[in-house]
Amino acid sequence: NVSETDGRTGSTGALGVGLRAINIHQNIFPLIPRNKVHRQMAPSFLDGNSLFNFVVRDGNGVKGLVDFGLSEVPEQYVQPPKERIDKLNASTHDNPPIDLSKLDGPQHDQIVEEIARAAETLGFFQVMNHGVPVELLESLKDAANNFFGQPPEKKAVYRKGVSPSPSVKYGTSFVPDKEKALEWKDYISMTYTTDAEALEYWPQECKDVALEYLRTSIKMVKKVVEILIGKLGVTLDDSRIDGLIGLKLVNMNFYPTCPNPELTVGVGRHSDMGILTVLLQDDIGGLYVKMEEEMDGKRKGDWVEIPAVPGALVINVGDTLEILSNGRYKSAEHRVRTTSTKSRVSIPIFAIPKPTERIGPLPQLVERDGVARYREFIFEEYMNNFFSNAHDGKKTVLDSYLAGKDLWDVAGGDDTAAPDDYIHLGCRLHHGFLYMNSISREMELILIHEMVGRGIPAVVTTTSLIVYLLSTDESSELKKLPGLCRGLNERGILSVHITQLLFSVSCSKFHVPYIIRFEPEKTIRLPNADVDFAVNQCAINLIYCKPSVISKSAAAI
Ligand SMILES: O=C(O)CCC(=O)C(=O)O
Ligand SMILES: [Fe+2]
Repeated sequence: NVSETDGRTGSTGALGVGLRAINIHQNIFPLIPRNKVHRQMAPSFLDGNSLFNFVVRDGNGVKGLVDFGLSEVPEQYVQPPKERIDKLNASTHDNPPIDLSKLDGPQHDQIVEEIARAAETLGFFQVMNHGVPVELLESLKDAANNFFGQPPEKKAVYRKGVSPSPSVKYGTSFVPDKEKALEWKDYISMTYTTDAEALEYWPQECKDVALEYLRTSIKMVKKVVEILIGKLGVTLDDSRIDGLIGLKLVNMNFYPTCPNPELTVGVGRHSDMGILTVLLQDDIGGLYVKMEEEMDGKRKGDWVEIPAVPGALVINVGDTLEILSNGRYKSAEHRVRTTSTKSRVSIPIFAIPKPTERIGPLPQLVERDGVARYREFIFEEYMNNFFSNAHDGKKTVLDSYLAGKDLWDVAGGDDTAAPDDYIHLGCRLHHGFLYMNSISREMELILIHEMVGRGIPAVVTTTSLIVYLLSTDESSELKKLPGLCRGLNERGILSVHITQLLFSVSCSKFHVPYIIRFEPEKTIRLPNADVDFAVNQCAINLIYCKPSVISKSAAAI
């Protein structure tokens, strides 16, 4: 009996159909047409595929499902226990909104301090007097409700692939094809290119207000970004800031009422990918944030709810800002619950970098902190990763950009860890990196020669590792790392264990541009004009490096 095994209540549906008659293992669930319009189009959901087609492919969304008078959530929406939200056990983050109008008065410094403090701790805060007129906030919520209140066929014209413009996309859940459990949410996403494009293609119901929201809030976003970057002791010129917030998306999220809120999520655990997110939520509440550190008597890892405050906007730090700040500002994990009583809307604006922006910890901070906590990348790569993974917390994307993580994955010898278009034979430039596999002996010699010639520290990995360093400065830095240095000779060759290498990559300020993995059981010699050292039983299998340091070799391929 499902009501006893997975916590469903056993309550009856809108027209009195009890769930005891349902066998969810055959993917059958009760649908009761609620109104005549929908009754005519009532599909027969006999298996998971037709549910998926109805909700996702045909664009009916969760709203379409709910309009049939669902008395229990379909199996596809039931989250595993660890993802369900225990609202009774979460407290509210009741810090009052920060008054941005005070930035123009004598309390300027104090407000700057409050903003930076919030970004460093929870990564979320609310603001008032933000420059977005309060009446506009009301109109936005109305517009969102109007848009989602339309019949499915009106919304479905904006589905991916059929939408009149790639800048507008209506959908449901996040990446339904890849999710183990679907999110209880429909959305429309509008990417800003120009006013003219927006006025032509964005949905009639929301384009004017969405554009005005964007116009007014982006000024505030820029101000907050400048404050946060300023607090890091770094000045970025205007064009760099504009590049960092150069792409803007306005989303409207609709979370229909849910018969089993305790089993579902509106949005699963994730962090936002950009610089800052501005979020307007209605009065329902349900946005939860995971604490990155202990604060106000709450423990690290606890979830706190960001309460609905009339007239306020929520601001949160995104992954890119965490990376730029070398980890000082927190891009916190957050998620949204559903409710059985009322639908909810939220309207986020995502300020994200232009796809061509090079992102990495700001050099001044790396210098100061003595460590680059994240590796560099071109933003487009990050964005593609973000949109191709189901929400699975922060580790889904951000953590894979921790310094050394890429090296670990690739050096770990697992080809599946390489980017999608990594190829097996030959090499290929991909977002600033050169990926190679099964290179020729000639190539390997060129590479090593190149490293030697340029005095670049190289990492040669074997089952027992050899780190080969040419610059004395760098090897002396490495020597300071506790437990790392064993058998370093005067030429800077040292042998380390793989866990220590990881340590060195993520904890030292080195940027290690090369990883060469050796396959055990084969033989190779590493040539160098002065130093010849042999690694027994090895052959080069994989090389991972930046093209900027290897242009000559690349040309030689
Ligand atoms: O609806 C909300 O409160 C948050 C939505 C969200 O986190 C997102 O769209 O990224
Ligand atoms: Fe989010």
